[in-house]
Amino acid sequence: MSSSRKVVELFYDVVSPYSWLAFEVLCRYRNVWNIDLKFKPAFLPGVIYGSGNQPAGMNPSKLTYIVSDLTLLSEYFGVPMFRPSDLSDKDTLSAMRFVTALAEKEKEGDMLVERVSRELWKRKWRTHQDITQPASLTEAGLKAGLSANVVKEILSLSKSQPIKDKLKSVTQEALEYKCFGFPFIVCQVNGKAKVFFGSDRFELMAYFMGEKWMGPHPNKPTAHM
Ligand SMILES: N[C@@H](CCC(=O)N[C@@H](CS)C(=O)NCC(=O)O)C(=O)O
Repeated sequence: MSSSRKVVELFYDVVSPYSWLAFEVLCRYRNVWNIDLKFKPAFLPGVIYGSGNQPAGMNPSKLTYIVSDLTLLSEYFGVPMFRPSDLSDKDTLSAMRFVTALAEKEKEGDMLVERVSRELWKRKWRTHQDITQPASLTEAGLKAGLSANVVKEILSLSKSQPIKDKLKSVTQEALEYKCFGFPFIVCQVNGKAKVFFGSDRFELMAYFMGEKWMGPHPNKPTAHM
């Protein structure tokens, strides 16, 4: 393991199952690669349309591929997920504002963003529960270990203009890196930056950082999964 300072930023939206895979793998490698892992909650439609891209699911052949790809990847990475029967429910705006509000409140070591994002992914991609309504976000927050008072405060903050603007500005930040989809990962090592798209670039990312890719489970599978 090298001792250089490595900052890894993960731009994601909980609508994106590939982002969930990247998120869990980066959490597992955080101490192995000794990276300063920064979560960047953003809004996928903002980067898709803002970059002139199109949602991959709009192409029927791509959609068939994605469904089969995710089934195998979920097994490979040890992140159980199942395709929701209704893929049209893609509105994660309130959920991502909620996570953005948490990110603004978070103090170092809190892991609030990490825990709540995981709960939202679980609801969307494992148990197929709603993530659009305040009651659903409350449930996710409580399950992630937030107190009822904190959840209430975060919910109200998430509707404020500064938080709406913050989500927009992080999405814009991704677009400035020429992002066109998620997960989008920015690695910085000793002042050199490189961007990666996808949860399938870890080997290359490790090479760039002078680290080793040891497969999806560098330690044993994590208890919270
Ligand atoms: N090959 C990538 C695919 C990632 C992917 O398809 N991400 C979707 C969101 S879940 C996306 O942003 N797609 C835009 C595109 O493919 O242009 C991976 O394995 O992670």
